[in-house]
Amino acid sequence: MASGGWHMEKRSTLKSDSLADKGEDSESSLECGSLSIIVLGASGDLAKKKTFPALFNLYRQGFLPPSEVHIFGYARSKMTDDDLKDRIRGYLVPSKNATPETSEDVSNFLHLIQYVSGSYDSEEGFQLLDKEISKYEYEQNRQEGISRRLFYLALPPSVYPSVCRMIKLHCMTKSGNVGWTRVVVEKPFGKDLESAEQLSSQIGELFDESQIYRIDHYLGKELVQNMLVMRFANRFFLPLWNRDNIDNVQIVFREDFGTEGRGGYFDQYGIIRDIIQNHLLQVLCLVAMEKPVSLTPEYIRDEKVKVLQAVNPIKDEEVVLGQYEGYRDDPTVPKTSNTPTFATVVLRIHNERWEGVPFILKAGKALNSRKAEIRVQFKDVPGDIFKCKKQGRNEFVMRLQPSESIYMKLTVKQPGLEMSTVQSELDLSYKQRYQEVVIPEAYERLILDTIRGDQQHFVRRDELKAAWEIFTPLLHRIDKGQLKSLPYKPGTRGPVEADALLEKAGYVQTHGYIWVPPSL
Ligand SMILES: NC(=O)C1=CN([C@@H]2O[C@H](COP(=O)(O)OP(=O)(O)OC[C@H]3O[C@@H](n4cnc5c(N)ncnc54)[C@H](OP(=O)(O)O)[C@@H]3O)[C@@H](O)[C@H]2O)C=CC1
Ligand SMILES: O=C1O[C@H](COP(=O)(O)O)[C@@H](O)[C@H](O)[C@H]1O
Repeated sequence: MASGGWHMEKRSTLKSDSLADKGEDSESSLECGSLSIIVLGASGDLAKKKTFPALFNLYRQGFLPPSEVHIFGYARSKMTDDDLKDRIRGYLVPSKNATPETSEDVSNFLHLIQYVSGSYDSEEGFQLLDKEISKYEYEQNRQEGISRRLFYLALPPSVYPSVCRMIKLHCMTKSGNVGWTRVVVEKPFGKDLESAEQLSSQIGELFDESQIYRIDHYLGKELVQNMLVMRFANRFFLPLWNRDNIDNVQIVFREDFGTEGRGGYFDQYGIIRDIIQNHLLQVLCLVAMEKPVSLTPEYIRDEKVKVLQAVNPIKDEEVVLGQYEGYRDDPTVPKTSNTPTFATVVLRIHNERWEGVPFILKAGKALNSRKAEIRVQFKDVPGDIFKCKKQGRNEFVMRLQPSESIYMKLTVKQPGLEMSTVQSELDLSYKQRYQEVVIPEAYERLILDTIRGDQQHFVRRDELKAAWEIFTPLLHRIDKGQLKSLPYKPGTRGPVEADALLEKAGYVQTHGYIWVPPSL
């Protein structure tokens, strides 16, 4: 039995709490009838590794009842239904801790899937897709109900405008039907402010903001979602979370593998566009924003925008870029590429709460470990009678992955006869504390939100614009070669200059103490 018998109840409704809280039920109270989920780019990597497995797990948990749901794969590749099913079958595995799948689960799920082939800009393809969806809806809705159409664009952004145009022209929920049409778009949303705004305008001319779900899968991670709860539901943190007490904040993403066959794609973007401008900046918003009026998605997103708008222009001396040795061996990467595979960037938020507190965003590929975490380091204790300073500062750490955990590093009395102090921690390790809980994959949670119509964990257009405003000048300087990527050896911490920047920004490393995740 897990300690204290902790477990999580299965959610039994498609209506989210935040919507229920708002009393918003125009669409979600009518949640019956057919639900068509259309995965565009069904032949691709994301669809195979993330989208279909997430749908499978939602299906297993009862969120996609076979009596209501049909899944369409759409792409240019000539394939049969069975070809698509063979392609994704091996990826249909349950989330960690969930009951093992049976071959019956898999085959029942695959039974819901149908493949339609067509191009991304041809009327015929989308007319055929619409015909297939309508056929299914007609069969489903012979009695009564609504038609819900969810289009998931697992595609390169270059084809978003034409695909959205085709959906709008041919595939919307029919006006005679009650229901909705929603579109999920993947990052990258543009390459800089101008291209992102252009993309937003093109899509915005076709769909209302309430129909567009810009997915950032970091917002679906369990501990990222816990950030607002930690901050705003705990008296401990409320008075401490500010410039008077916090010295610096680090938000770190590390991978222990390189670009692995995605070099051609990656080289056009680099680590800042791939990870920092979106995933880490979204996390920063949750760490730094003010308390929203309520959990209503618009209130939360309003606060996120305010923080982004308060970020100062980035200074070159507060940036370190790196590129791992061997990156250019990928034949799809130009031999002269300056694209960073590592970056440390210090952001400064010009407001009453955060003036003077550096937010250090660090991301790198081919490093010595894989992990993502938020590390909030507090200032030294004034009047240090125990000489705590020698041992290290208080830190509040949220380990997003792997091995989700939250811990607080603090100074305690060394047990024993002497009055000496030692660094220790208060530790909430999820594996140990919530042994029977299935932590959902980010994509599962976010796809469920799109079905429920909850945009809380999706990026709004003005948020996206504010995020690009922060990084575009720096990115343009890098693109012009004005900032160079320093070489680093794969399997290391990245360029040593990054640690020097960290120290300059005020981070004090604790020596002689390493947090070890507790074992069961
Ligand atoms: N893969 C991943 O882990 C992640 C991906 N993403 C994002 O998700 C989206 C999809 O990613 P991913 O699946 O890796 O991409 P893929 O390169 O695998 O492309 C998906 C599908 O799109 C079609 N396609 C590919 N290139 C083009 C092109 N130039 N013009 C038209 N169609 C094309 C292909 O289908 P066909 O030829 O059959 O039509 C392909 O199977 C991208 O926006 C990506 O940035 C985001 C996070 C992680
Ligand atoms: O968006 C992306 O994220 C993955 C890392 O995701 P994670 O959930 O495993 O942390 C990264 O590998 C990829 O380059 C990037 O495009």
